[in-house]
Amino acid sequence: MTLTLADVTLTYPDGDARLTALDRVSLDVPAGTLTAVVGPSGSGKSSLLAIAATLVTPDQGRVVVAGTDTAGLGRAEKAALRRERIGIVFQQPNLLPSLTAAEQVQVMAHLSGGSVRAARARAEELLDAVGLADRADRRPHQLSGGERQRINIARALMNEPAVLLVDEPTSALDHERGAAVLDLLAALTRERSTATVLVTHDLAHLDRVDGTVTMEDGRLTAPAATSCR
Ligand SMILES: Nc1ncnc2c1ncn2[C@@H]1O[C@H](COP(=O)(O)OP(=O)(O)OP(=O)(O)O)[C@@H](O)[C@H]1O
Repeated sequence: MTLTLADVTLTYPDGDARLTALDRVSLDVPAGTLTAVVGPSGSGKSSLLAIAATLVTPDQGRVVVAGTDTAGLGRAEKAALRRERIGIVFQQPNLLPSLTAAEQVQVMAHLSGGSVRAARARAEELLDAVGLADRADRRPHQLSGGERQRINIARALMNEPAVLLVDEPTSALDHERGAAVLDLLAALTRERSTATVLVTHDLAHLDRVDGTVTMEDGRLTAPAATSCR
């Protein structure tokens, strides 16, 4: 398994007590598969993504990313694991207004110290993969919402992550564009063998995913193996 959460419990301080955001959650996501996490607001979906991204440490349980058990890692080691093995697609693309589409994607490689030429070639390849080769020189305000989300996805793939974590990618898109983004995520997951987790409120396009799990009050109520195909 490329991403494994085993018996993960996460609590937050809540006055004098603790609020249980994740309650013994287990999830296995193999390479090359896309799992959707659905569930009502406040059920723990974002907490699950934050745990998988190693941004938050569980109270109990194990998180294994691309063969690395994160329990023993310090802050710097977790940051390196995130940089090298985990791609995160946030709900809002957060693109830098002054950079072109190609530069938005390239900048990820500069952060990890790769060569400029290799970064440029890979950014071109990824813009092509997300269907935006002809938009490489445009700045964010010259792109549609769906195109900005595609750049967001290309950027998350820049460092060839083993695990791709995607938060509500279709929330700002109409039905058709939402379907296209889901198609793209499903295709990239297979082509690039990522273990992809998608958090979504949008139940419309789930025929594209390999499995759907439902969060309810911090618990997973359906097994990851539930196939929609
Ligand atoms: N930093 C925090 N401190 C305290 N409680 C938190 C914190 N983050 C989330 N919570 C609580 O944990 C529970 C799970 O929240 P989470 O954001 O994971 O849910 P969600 O399913 O992603 O919700 P939404 O769909 O509205 O984004 C909620 O009750 C929320 O209020």
